[in-house]
Amino acid sequence: MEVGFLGLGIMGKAMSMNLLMNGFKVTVWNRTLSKCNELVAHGASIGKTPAEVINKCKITIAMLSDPAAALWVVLDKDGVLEQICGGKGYIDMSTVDPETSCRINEAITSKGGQFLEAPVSGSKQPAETGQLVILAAGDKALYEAAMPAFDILGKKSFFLGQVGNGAKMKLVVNMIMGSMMNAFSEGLTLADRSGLNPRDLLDVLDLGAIANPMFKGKGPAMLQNNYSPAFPLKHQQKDMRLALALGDENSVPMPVAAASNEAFKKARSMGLGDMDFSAVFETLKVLKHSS
Ligand SMILES: NC(=O)C1=CN([C@@H]2O[C@H](COP(=O)(O)OP(=O)(O)OC[C@H]3O[C@@H](n4cnc5c(N)ncnc54)[C@H](OP(=O)(O)O)[C@@H]3O)[C@@H](O)[C@H]2O)C=CC1
Ligand SMILES: O=CCCC(=O)O
Repeated sequence: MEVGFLGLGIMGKAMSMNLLMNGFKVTVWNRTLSKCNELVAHGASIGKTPAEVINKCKITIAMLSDPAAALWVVLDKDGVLEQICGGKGYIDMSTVDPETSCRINEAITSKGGQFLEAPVSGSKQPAETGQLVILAAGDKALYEAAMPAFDILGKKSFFLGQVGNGAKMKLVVNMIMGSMMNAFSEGLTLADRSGLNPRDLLDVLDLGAIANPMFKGKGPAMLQNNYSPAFPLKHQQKDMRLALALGDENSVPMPVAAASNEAFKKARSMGLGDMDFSAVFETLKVLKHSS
């Protein structure tokens, strides 16, 4: 099967490489073109623009940073819209808000193309090992046509109905995850400041009712101040912001998520936006001990 792939950041590089290693013919494009080199060394072709990739491939996947990037790649000069037409499908796997996804859907379908949003749960390592959870919505026929690729990329795919539902599900999940990371950071800090060994806290948590892969995976690295990015903090803050907007629209009070968003904003203001989102832990270290 041949696919196009737009966006070779942390996720896009791992996902497109995984497709390539599993026998797919892949044509890649990235805004910073040099990031295509590693994929080309493994057999990928390059498209010089998003339009060129769409022209070549029946199905094209995008994995871009945020709503502005997702819209730019579709609507701008040499973008997806210039070549999309009947018989071609466009799958946006970026995390965006439902309104952005609906705008892209309208643009693609107005030219006769098929559109699917398919954001993912799971980070760099699940992307490398094909263990993502795919949250698709939109054109059901395109979902079925893309299943061979989804089977490589993910351990489970959900079809959630109309465009917007995939984006909403993803934002709800990441809103919970961002709030959990803040509670975890506060717990590690409280353990330390009150004279406990935070490593003991990790062991206790891992044996109880709130054990989870995130605490287990990130905790030891956090205690070593290691925030090598798997999920960049700036993207987690974007997701909190978009989830809070969804809460606004639906009159859902979310004081925990709002406080977590402030903590991620503070971390960004400290220059930690490109670090892993677990670097929000650092915002608590600047607090002085009370006498
Ligand atoms: N990392 C993770 O664990 C996960 C991330 N996600 C989501 O996936 C998406 C990608 O994340 P990730 O790979 O981590 O992000 P990165 O920051 O590593 O990569 C972002 C990608 O978007 C491109 N990009 C940014 N701005 C523009 C623009 N204006 N026009 C064209 N391309 C642009 C970048 O191009 P360039 O190289 O030129 O900068 C790069 O290819 C995000 O929506 C994120 O929220 C979802 C699940 C997990
Ligand atoms: O959007 C990023 C999600 C990261 C994860 O699910 O571990």
